[in-house]
Amino acid sequence: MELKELLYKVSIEKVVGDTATQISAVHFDSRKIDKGNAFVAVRGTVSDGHDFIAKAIEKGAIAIVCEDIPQNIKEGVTYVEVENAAEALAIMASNFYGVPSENLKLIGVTGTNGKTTIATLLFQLFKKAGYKVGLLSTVKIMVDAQEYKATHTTPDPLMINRYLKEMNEVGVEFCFMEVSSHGIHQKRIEGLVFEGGVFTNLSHDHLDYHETFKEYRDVKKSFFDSLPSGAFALTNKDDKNGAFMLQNTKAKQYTYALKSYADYRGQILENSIGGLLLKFNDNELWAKLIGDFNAYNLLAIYGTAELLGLETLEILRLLSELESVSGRFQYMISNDKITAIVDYAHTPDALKNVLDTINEIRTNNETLITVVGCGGDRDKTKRPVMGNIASSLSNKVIFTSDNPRTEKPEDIIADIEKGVEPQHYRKTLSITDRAQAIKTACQLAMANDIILIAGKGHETYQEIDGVRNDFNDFEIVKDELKRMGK
Ligand SMILES: CC(=O)N[C@H]1[C@@H](OP(=O)(O)OP(=O)(O)OC[C@H]2O[C@@H](n3ccc(=O)[nH]c3=O)[C@H](O)[C@@H]2O)O[C@H](CO)[C@@H](O)[C@@H]1O[C@H](C)C(=O)N[C@@H](C)C(=O)N[C@H](CCC(=O)O)C(=O)O
Ligand SMILES: Nc1ncnc2c1ncn2[C@@H]1O[C@H](COP(=O)(O)OP(=O)(O)OP(=O)(O)O)[C@@H](O)[C@H]1O
Ligand SMILES: N[C@H](CCC[C@H](N)C(=O)O)C(=O)O
Ligand SMILES: [Mg+2]
Repeated sequence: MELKELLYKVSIEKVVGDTATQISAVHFDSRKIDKGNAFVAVRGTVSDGHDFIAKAIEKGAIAIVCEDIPQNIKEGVTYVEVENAAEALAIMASNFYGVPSENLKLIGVTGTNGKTTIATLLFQLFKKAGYKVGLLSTVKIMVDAQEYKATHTTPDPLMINRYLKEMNEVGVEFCFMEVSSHGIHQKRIEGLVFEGGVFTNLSHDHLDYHETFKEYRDVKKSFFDSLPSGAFALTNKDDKNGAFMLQNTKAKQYTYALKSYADYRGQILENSIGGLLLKFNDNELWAKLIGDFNAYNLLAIYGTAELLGLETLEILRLLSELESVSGRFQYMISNDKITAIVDYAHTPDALKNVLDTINEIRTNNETLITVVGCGGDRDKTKRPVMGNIASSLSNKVIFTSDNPRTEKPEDIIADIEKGVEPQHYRKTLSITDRAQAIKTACQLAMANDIILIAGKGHETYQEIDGVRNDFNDFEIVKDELKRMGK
């Protein structure tokens, strides 16, 4: 593709050289550059892509897209100065793959919690309805039946557009994607043509990355600001930031709510370990998913499916068939009727939700044993808050490691313990080794008790000191209960 075609819609400040040159591929990592490629120099959080321009040229780059053209110009290389290189990269990625988001209906789901659940269940629902569907999620990437490993919640723009292109090739009609705040902030979704946007909720998260809650909120809002007028924007009216998200959007606005009047109104009639009995607008339905928060997720799915043109009765029928998403309130019941739940709750809000839900639906005097930790090299302020929530809402708590990454596990656990109030001290113990912590929970559990293992959900590894070892909460608890004959 010619460089000038690749740059269509990119806001350009200066060009040195010829834009009629043929470009064979686009990269933002100099290490991936090959002959005839374009290199986009992005300023990152660790290093600056501009420092790798010379390296990229050495490896064969014939076009450089950057925010500052270097002093030393190399003969035969075209330099393009742009206002924002990350934004240029995303637009170029879309152009390179032929604007694939235009050839399907792309729906973005954003908010602190519920993105994976909603996107994955929409994928399942549309698949059951007979469509070819795509999914870009934290857990996995699906191009119709073909599964790929996910590295990010919202991948980089080259990856997004490559998968969308592949979706085009196999005739995918709908694609549901998670839109993370990092993804929006780093312009990974720039240039994508969305058919709709869905907002879940907003709470404390990622304040290591975004400096203030306000900035985090405004980043999320900017996704809705950028939706085109033909798209729809569906928001949660019960969340205090729900209305704010749509303040400046050009898209058609719709709301869903359990507590107030909305376009898509829901009511929880029954909430038990067996599932949810719900009323959506005027129709009742049973769902296999558990907990208030899933009532919100199901309602958002219902609204989205209606906005995308599915028949109401068909949606209701398919909603009742949906199964829980891996690592999202995934549970098993042992021979002794011990319920073990694995959940990805890794934020204070999600942890509180899960514990409230379990406390709501438990019937007898069972003991609730929670196993939880917090990730290293991530938001530290959430640690004591999560320690407080876990210890006040469970009967016993085992604090342990999540993914310590480069931090010392004991230091992370000490931060968590700081949030425990004195009257709860006797309930808690700390075991650094996560497998050992889970096994201890199994030892402590008696018939009918409930074990919650929070924070890692679907993850199949544990990252310690940069090394990812195989690790699966669900497998460990299942095997251990079986081994103990419980
Ligand atoms: C903090 C963060 O978000 N970092 C992302 C960012 O990398 P960065 O800014 O740190 O990059 P950098 O290392 O500073 O490098 C700057 C530039 O120099 C280039 N470079 C670097 C070295 C070299 O030799 N040559 C070269 O060209 C790099 O390719 C890059 O373009 O841009 C990269 C490319 O898109 C991402 O892969 C990377 O994600 C890292 C791995 C990450 O862990 N991100 C997490 C926090 C994240 O994005 N999470 C959200 C979900 C959060 C949630 O909701 O739970 C997600 O969407 O997954
Ligand atoms: N609508 C919701 N409101 C609050 N909590 C929720 C909601 N849906 C799910 N949760 C809780 O949050 C956890 C994460 O859910 P999910 O993976 O769907 O969210 P996410 O937005 O994709 O998160 P991430 O940003 O980590 O990918 C779940 O395990 C559950 O405990
Ligand atoms: N998307 C989240 C995942 C956190 C999951 C938790 N298990 C951890 O490792 O901290 C993040 O990158 O912050
Ligand atoms: Mg997710």
